[in-house]
Amino acid sequence: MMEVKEKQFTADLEAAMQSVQTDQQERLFSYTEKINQAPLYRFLEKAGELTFPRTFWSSADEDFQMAGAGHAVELSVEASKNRYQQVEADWNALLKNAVISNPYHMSGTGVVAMGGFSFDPLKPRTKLWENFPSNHFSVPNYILTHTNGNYYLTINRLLLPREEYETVREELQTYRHTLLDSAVYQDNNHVLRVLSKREIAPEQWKETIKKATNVMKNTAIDKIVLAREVRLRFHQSANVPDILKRLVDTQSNSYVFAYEMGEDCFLGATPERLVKVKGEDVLSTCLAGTAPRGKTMEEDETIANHLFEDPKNREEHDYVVQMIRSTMEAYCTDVTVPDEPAVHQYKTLQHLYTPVRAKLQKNHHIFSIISGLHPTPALGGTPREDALAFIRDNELLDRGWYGAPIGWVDSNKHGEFAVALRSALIQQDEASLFAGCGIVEDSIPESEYEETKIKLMPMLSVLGVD
Ligand SMILES: C=C(O[C@H]1C=CC=C(C(=O)O)[C@@H]1O)C(=O)O
Ligand SMILES: [Mg+2]
Repeated sequence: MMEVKEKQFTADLEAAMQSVQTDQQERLFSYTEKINQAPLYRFLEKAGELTFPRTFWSSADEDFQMAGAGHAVELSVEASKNRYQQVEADWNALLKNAVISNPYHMSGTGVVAMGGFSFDPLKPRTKLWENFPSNHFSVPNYILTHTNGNYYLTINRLLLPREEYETVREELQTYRHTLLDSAVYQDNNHVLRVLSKREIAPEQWKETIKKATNVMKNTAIDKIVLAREVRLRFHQSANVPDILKRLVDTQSNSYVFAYEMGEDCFLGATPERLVKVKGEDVLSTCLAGTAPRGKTMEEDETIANHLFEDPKNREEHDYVVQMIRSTMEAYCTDVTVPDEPAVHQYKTLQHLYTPVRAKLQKNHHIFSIISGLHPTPALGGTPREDALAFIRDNELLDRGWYGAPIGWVDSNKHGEFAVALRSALIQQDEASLFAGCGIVEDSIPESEYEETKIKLMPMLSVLGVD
């Protein structure tokens, strides 16, 4: 730390510790400094060596990345339908009592909580997701933020009464030094050898699709999203920073995220934004309706035109637009939605895409919007409760955090959540991958199966499957 900055840090820390001693009440201390360029993946690798749980976020469309190490504070509430409101209440209480030293107010600096929710708090949890409760947020001890070409380090530490100032100062300085190791990150070329790849009950999945289309023919249900799992086993433990780097390098227009709990790491590269809030500006996105990429530019364009015109994909997409529009109207003003979707291209596929912009009403927060939006018909179905009941009763999979909101909020009133798609639960030398499809009345099981295969491709390829 440069000398002037170090003086500022020690003065702020000492003042915060004194207030904790005086009140005899624990308090979160948060200190942000601007630093020289620091390698994010190296930071994550070092964090792993120190056995800090790691978090990672890379934006789909902005120059913005955050790497987190450790859990200075954890927020987790009971599994219930109003879990969003309770997390929001805990988050507000935490901020109210925090001592924050952050002159920059840049997104993702200061007190930042990263975390997520499970897809369905009412579905019984299986052993697969035992490390991931219905919701979990953490304020990392150390956050390296890269935004618009600048780097920031935030240190968060819960200060307890009776702690020694010197001990705390030394602890923070030592970890800071170790994590900001300036060595260049080497993708260790740990090319993973895949020992086995097991598709979990693909034929039964297709049968469930048939059942869903029959139910839709005979009831008021219009759309049900059904997902499936693929399980891999490697010759050695997967290396999280390597996987994240490969996802960032190969998956443009996608949010790359990771959240580590115990020995497990949930990570992915998802194209789907759920909601972004910056001050009063709100942006949500409808993404549903899928086609592959073409091998030539002409073929690509023909496929895009066909996707744009295709009634089945347009129907899948329109349910999402209607629902997101009406939910945004409940929490926002000035809701604007284009009349027609665009086609957005990703590495292995194309999606129908409609952005929804709005202004946040004063009494609402990002968590209120999440509670209204999740799950959109891109992951649940229409009508929501009936589709969810069908999924709960018929889908073989425990979705865990797949298909659910994952993201961050900060003390500057910024935040963004994506829908955790194109993701994998890494469990040392094993991994589960997930993919699903929007099923409507005229869905064909075999085509939906093919659609999951292209959705699984990016994650399979970074994990060493051709
Ligand atoms: C459920 C997934 O994708 C959703 C998001 C975009 C397009 C979709 C589709 O066309 O079916 C799905 O609704 C997934 O990738 O696992
Ligand atoms: Mg689809």
